[in-house]
This record gives sequence, C-alpha cells and structure tokens, in this order.
Amino acid sequence: MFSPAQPIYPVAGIREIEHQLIPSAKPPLMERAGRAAAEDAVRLIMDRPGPILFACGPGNNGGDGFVMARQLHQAGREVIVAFADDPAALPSDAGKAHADFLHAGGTIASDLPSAPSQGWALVVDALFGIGLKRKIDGRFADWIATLNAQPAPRMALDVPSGLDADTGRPLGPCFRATHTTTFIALKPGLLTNDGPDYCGEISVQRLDIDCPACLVPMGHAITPALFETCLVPRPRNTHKGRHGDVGILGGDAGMAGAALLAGRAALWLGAGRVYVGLLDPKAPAVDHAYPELMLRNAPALPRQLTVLALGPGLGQRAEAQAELVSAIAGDHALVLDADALNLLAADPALHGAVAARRSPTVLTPHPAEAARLLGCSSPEVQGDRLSAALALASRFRACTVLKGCGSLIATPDGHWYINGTGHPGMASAGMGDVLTGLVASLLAQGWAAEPALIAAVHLHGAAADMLAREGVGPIGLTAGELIGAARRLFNGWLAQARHTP
Ligand SMILES: NC(=O)C1=CN([C@@H]2O[C@H](COP(=O)(O)OP(=O)(O)OC[C@H]3O[C@@H](n4cnc5c(N)ncnc54)[C@H](O)[C@@H]3O)[C@@H](O)[C@H]2O)[C@@H](O)CC1
Ligand SMILES: [K+]
Repeated sequence: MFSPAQPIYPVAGIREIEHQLIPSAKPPLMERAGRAAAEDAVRLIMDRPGPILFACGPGNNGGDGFVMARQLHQAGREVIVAFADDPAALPSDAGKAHADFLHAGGTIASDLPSAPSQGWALVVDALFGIGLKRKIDGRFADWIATLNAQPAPRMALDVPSGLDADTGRPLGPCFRATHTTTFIALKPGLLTNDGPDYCGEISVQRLDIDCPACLVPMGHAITPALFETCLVPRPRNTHKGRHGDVGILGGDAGMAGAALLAGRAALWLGAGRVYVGLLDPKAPAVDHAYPELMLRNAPALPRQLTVLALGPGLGQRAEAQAELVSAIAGDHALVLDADALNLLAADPALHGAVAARRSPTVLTPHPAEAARLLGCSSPEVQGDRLSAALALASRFRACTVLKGCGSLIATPDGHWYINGTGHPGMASAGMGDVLTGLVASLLAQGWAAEPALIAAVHLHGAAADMLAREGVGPIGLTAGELIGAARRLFNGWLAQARHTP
C-alpha cells in the first residue's frame, strides 16, 4: 500500500488551527508537542550518553523546549537549558512550561555553557518556530553558530530557527538540524528551497488533533497514493493506437540530444508512438541506438498528436517561435519546456492564447524560466516558490511544476503539491528533458494533467533515488540512465496499485 499523502499547511493555516484548538485542547497543545518531541529524542539518541542541551527562545517555541526538557529530566536524562530572556515576558503557555520545568527540579543557564568533555548527546533548538519575524542577529545568532558547531545530533523543534517556514529561505543565520520534529502538520518551507538542507530528517507529530477545515489553501506532500487510481493495468486486447501519439519538438543544431532524451523517456514510459521533430535541418533521420523513435525534420512532424511537448533543445530562432505559435493553437495536450517557455516569456501577446487553450497545458519551468514568465528575478521566485508556482498556474491556466529542490506543482484551481524525491546528482544536463518526456507520456496515455505531472515529477526523483541506492549516483548520474530506472519503478507501482474495477 502506498503511504498516504501528508497535508502541508502554510503558517497562516497552522495559526488558524491553533486559534481554533488551543483554548479547549486538553492536554494543552504545547504539552503534547514537548512530549512528542521528547519521544522523538529518545528514539534518536537511544543509548548515546551525555547531557542534552536546549536553547530556548522568547516565544512558544521556547515553551515546547521547556516541556521537552522537563520530560527528559523526569525520565532521568541530564538536561542543560539555556534561556536568556525575561520569564515574565513569555507567552502564558510558555511561561507555565518554564515554571513547570523549574518546579520539576530543572535548572536554567543564561548563556550556552561550554560543551562537556564527553560531548552532548543531543542539542535541541527551541529558539524560534513559526513566529520568526526577521533575520536572527546578536546573541541568538551567536547561539546558533555555537549549536551548529556541535559534533552531536541536532534537533529542531517545529522549524529550524532562522528558516522561513513558508518559503524555505533562511532569513540569516539558521540552525542546521539533523532532525526536525514538526508539529500539527508539514509546512512548505521545510520541504522546498533550502528547507531540506536545514531540516535533515523530518518527523511530523500531529498532536492527536483533527485538522479542522482550514481557511487557507492546503497542499500535499506527494506520494503515489495521489495518483494510484490512474495506475491501471492495460487490457490484454489493446494496440499501440490506444496509448497515444507523442510529438517532441525541439533539437536545433547541437541540441538534438535533448529532444531524443525526451522522446526516449516518453516511449519507455509507455506511449504508443513517439515522433521527434528536430529543428536542425542536418539532424539525422534515425536514432540508431533507439530506432523505435520516429525522427522527422520539424516541419514534417505529424500534427495529429495526442500530446506535443515543445522545448527540449528548441533554441530561440524564428522557426522555433513559429512552432510555439502553432503549438499553442493545436488541440492536443501541450507541454511547454525550456526555450518554449523563454519564447513565451518574450511574447506576452501569446499569454492569453495559452490561458484560453481548451486542451490541457503543462508548464515545466526552472526558477530562471519562471522568473522570465512572471517578469521578476530568479531570487524573487526562489524567495517564495509556492506563490510563484501558483501565479504561473493561474495566469496560464496550466498545471505547472516549478523545478528545483522540493519541486512545487500548482494547478489552475489553486491545488498544490511538493515533491520530496530526488537528489543533488540530478543537477545535470538532460534531466529536464527526461521529465518532459515522462509527463508527455502519461498525458498521451490518457492521464489528466494534474496526476500526470504529479506522477512524472515524483517518478523522476524516485528513479534517481533508486539508482543512488544501487550506487549509480548521486554524483555522475546521467539523464539517460534515469529513463530505465523510471520504467522499472513505474512498472513496480503498477503492480503495487490497488485496482478498483
Ligand atoms: N501556541 C501554542 O500553544 C503552540 C505553539 N507551538 C509552538 O509555538 C511556536 C510558535 O510560537 P510563537 O508564535 O510564540 O513564535 P516563536 O516562538 O517562533 O517566536 C516568537 C517570539 O520570537 C520573537 N522573534 C521573532 N523573530 C525574532 C528574531 N529574528 N529575533 C529575535 N526575536 C524574534 C517574537 O517577537 C516573539 O517573541 C510554534 O513554532 C511551535 O513550536 C506548539 O507548541 C503547538 C502549540
Ligand atoms: K526551532
């Protein structure tokens, strides 16, 4: 069985849940959070000897730290708590947690003590959570530097201090956790941008609450459960005409490989027929390594296609621009990638035509392409990846993936998803072309755009992860190698899926 897709709430959504639940929750949410974190800590450090160091901040995140420290102290662990603010200024629940810790016999230091000779068993960051308002500086910045330098497992409560929980952007100095225990639900910033580098392994402690209907749009972390209903075996009585005709259009001089990679990915994931239209007039007429691909000069590409993917190796010559105009006008499903996106960005007159298409459109920009389409800079896109993906999906009425660490998928209806598969070895040429081929293939086989894009993005990363486990990568993994792994994995998913007739 596939594990269920976990909900993700932006900070405003978590605040709404807290607002609804905190007044009546028994035991209080902070008590539950601290206890759950203490259980995670025990699992994490098992028999590792030595004291546990806590750095507690001036808000409720600090309160979680006091509860957790009290739990571990009462369980017989040596805990050292650093807290340098005025206890009277703590919010009420945190003030109570502070008092309870002292009452249980705990002691509090006003600065981080020097490391014990045998080292800390664990360091716990309870400085700031979702209440972070600005860059951390001064004493807290010094504390974070000291904590990050400890050769011990490092655990963050709720969010690594310094990380923006919505965007995954460190606002300045940031705790670098090896484990993050997050409360109530995942937040987008833990999963995208720099978030994964700062969070380490993440565990979600729901605190036994039922998330009430939340006013803020909610996303999901992708698992195959999201597209399981599309993983349907083929009838035995079938033929290639029922599994879609894919056209890949691109491959200008020197870039034929990009289009060929996309074509092979489409074929190996099950498309019925794959045509590759190449803009380079001197392009070969056959791919001898993969003769199943039907190569054409771009003008001779059949136009009666189920899906056209425009972009891999396309270049930006006038011919490419003309292909973009005609592709947008076609009534097939359309995937726009790479230079097709750059050409679209440069011609705002086409934007309305994309949004008005009746057949599904999928956009696959990386941050620089997204920035061109939105008329802003890449750092602005990276500064709020979720908003950028949602804006593109809405503006072009197209399912959109904003690629990069924690790829974000947004739909025109405002649904969004974050992908957790993949690794840094995928930062290499041709990976995007393969993704384009995978999504085109699923569209060709009748998948709706939303599950097709979710599945292709998840599969793309999961195939890379599988190869890395087998020793192929992370470093040195090539895009071509990914295609066979994606095929293997996808067939495994098909075999695993529960089929409701
Ligand atoms: N309210 C509750 O009962 C619960 C709260 N929870 C915890 O509480 C956290 C949120 O608590 P808060 O809203 O109090 O927020 P935080 O504890 O994250 O931080 C808020 C405090 O830090 C200050 N601050 C923010 N940025 C700063 C900076 N850069 N430098 C110096 N000071 C800064 C604020 O002025 C405020 O005093 C969650 O992340 C979670 O850990 C959980 O225990 C669940 C229950
Ligand atoms: K924290």
